[in-house]
Amino acid sequence: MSAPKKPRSSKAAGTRATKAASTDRASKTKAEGKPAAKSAAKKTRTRVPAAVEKDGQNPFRAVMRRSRAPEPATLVIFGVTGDLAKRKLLPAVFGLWQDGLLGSAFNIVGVGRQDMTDEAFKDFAITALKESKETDAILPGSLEKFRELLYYEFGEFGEDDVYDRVRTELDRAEEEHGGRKNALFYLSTPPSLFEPISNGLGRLGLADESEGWRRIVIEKPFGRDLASARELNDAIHRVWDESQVYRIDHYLGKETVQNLMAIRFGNAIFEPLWNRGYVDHVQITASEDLGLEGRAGYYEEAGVVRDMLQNHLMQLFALTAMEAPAAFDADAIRDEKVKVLRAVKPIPRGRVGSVAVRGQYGAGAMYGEKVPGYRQEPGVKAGSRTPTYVAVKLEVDNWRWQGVPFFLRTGKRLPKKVTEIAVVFKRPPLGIFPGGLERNVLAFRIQPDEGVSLKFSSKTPGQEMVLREVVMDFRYDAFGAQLESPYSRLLLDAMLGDATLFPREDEVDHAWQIVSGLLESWEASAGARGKASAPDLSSYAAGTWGPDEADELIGPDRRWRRL
Ligand SMILES: NC(=O)C1=CN([C@@H]2O[C@H](COP(=O)(O)OP(=O)(O)OC[C@H]3O[C@@H](n4cnc5c(N)ncnc54)[C@H](OP(=O)(O)O)[C@@H]3O)[C@@H](O)[C@H]2O)C=CC1
Ligand SMILES: O=C1O[C@H](COP(=O)(O)O)[C@@H](O)[C@H](O)[C@H]1O
Repeated sequence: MSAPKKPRSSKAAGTRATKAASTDRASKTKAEGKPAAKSAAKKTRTRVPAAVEKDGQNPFRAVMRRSRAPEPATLVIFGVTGDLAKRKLLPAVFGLWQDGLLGSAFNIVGVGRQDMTDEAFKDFAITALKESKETDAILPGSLEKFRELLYYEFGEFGEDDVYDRVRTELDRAEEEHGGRKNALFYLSTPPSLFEPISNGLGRLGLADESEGWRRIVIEKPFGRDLASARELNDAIHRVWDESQVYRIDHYLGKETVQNLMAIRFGNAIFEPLWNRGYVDHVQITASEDLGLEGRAGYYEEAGVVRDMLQNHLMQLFALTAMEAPAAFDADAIRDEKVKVLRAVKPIPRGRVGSVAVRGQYGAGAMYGEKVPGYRQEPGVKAGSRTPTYVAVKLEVDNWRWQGVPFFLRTGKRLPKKVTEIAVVFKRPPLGIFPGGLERNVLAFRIQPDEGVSLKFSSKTPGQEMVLREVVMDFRYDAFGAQLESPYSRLLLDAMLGDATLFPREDEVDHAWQIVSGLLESWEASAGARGKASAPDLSSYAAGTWGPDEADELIGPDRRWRRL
C-alpha cells in the first residue's frame, strides 16, 4: 500500500507563513502566561563533547557497530517527563552517546507541559539516568558532559508556541553544528497527543525537509482499533510522508528478535524444515511476572490485546511465519511481513470463542509472596473487565503454513518473565524404540537467558535402547557482549534513516484487522451481558500460567510449554 504524498508546496508555504509569526511569539514572556522563547543570540552553547574514552577505548562499548554515524541532528522528545522517557529513552540515548555512536554534533531537546528551566531539566535527566536500571555503567565525567547536550521547552501541545520554540532550538543547533537542521521528533506521550503534536509540527513547517531531514517516531499503541489506527495514519500522512514516519515497536529492537531472522535466513538447514511438511505448530509466548506497575490509567484503557498482542506478538508472529525476503532492507522485509499478515485467516465475531481466550488475574502469589488481584491494584476501577491475559490460535492460509496453527499467548502476573518463540516439529512417523516419539522443538529465547535451543530425543546410557529428550543449547552470552537496549538500537536506526525494524503503515493496519474481531466480539459481549457476569473473561490466580481455558484452546494433543 503506498502512502499518500504530502503536499510539498502547501507545506513550504506554511513554513514561510509561520516563520514571520514566530518572531512575535518568541517575544512573549512568562508574565503573559506563556513561557518565554529563548533567544538564540543570548544563549551560548558548549560544543558537543566527544564520548568519554579511557586509554582511547571505551570499556563499555557496545557490540553495535554501524558503518556510518548519524549526521549532526537534534533529538526532540515530546513527553520527556514521562515514565518511558525517564526509564528507557534517556538511558538509551545516553548509552549511544557514551559509546560514541551519535556522531560529534548532537543534542536533545526535551519537551513537556511542565514549566521547567534548562537547568532544572538537566538535573531531572541526570537523576533519571542515575535511577534507571537501564542506564549503562557511567564512566567518570560522562554525566557532566552529557548534561551539556540537554535543553528543555514547554507549553501546550495544542498551541503553536511550543513548536515555535522547538524551531528556535533547531536554528540554534544549526548555528553550533554548522550543518543542516536535521531533527528526529520522538512522541513519547499518551496516544491522544500523537495527532495534535504531529499537526503542530506540520503547522509550523517542522516536517518540511528543505533545511535538513525530519523524522517522527510514534510510540505505541498506534490507534485503539482498526478505524482509529486508519484515522491516525491519515492524520499523520497529511503532514508526513511515510518515509519520514517511524512507528516504534521495541520488540523489533531486541537482539534476539533480529537473531530470529539471522538464524532463519543465514543458514541453510532451517528453511527446508520451516513449513507444514515438518512443523506441527508454533507457540509464541510473552509472559510477564509484573503486574500493573502503577500504569492503571493507561492499562485500563488498553488491556492486553492493545498493549501486547496487536503489536509485539503480531510482529514476532510475522517474523516467524514470513517468506524469505529478497534482501535485508526495509521494504523487502516489510513486504514479506505484510504478505503473511494478509494470509492470516480472519477471526470473525462468531469464531472468537473457539480460537481465543482472555483472562484477568486474581489474587495469588509471586515468588512466594502474596500479591493482590488486578481489581485491587491502585487506580483500577471496581469490577474492571480489562483483560490481562490473552491466548489466540492463528491459522495462515498459504502453501507454507496450511494446517499449522500458531498459538500466541501473553499475560501479566504469570509465573515468570519469559519471551519465547517455539517451533514444534511433527512426531517421527514410526516409533521403533521405547520412548522417542516426542516432538522436537526449536526454541528462540527472546528474553531472558537469550539464546536458541533444540530439543530432541537421544539414547540414554545403558544396555537398552531407551530414548529421552535432551537439549542442545546456544546461549547468546557466548558472544561475551552486553546486549544493547532495544531503544538504543531503534533510536540509532531512526537517526540513520533505517526503517527496517519499524512497522510500516500497512503492517499496522493488517495486524489490527486480525485482532479487531477479538476486540469487537469481547466488547460487544460485555455490553450485552452487563458488567457483573463475564463468561468470556476467565480468572486466573496471579503466579499461575493463565486460565484453564487456554489449555483447552491448544489441546487435546498439544500443550503449552512450561517455561
Ligand atoms: N512506560 C512504558 O513502559 C511504555 C510506554 N509506551 C508508550 O510510550 C508513551 C509514553 O508513555 P509513558 O511515558 O508511560 O506515559 P506518561 O503517562 O508517563 O506520560 C508521558 C508524557 O506525556 C505528558 N502528558 C500526559 N498527558 C498530557 C497532556 N494532556 N498534555 C501534555 N502532556 C501530557 C506527561 O507529562 P507529565 O509528566 O506532566 O504528566 C509526560 O511528559 C505512551 O504512548 C505509551 O503507550 C510504550 C511502551 C512502554
Ligand atoms: O510495550 C510494553 O511492553 C512491556 C514488556 O516489554 P519487555 O521488553 O519488558 O518484554 C509491557 O510490560 C508493557 O505493558 C507494554 O506496554
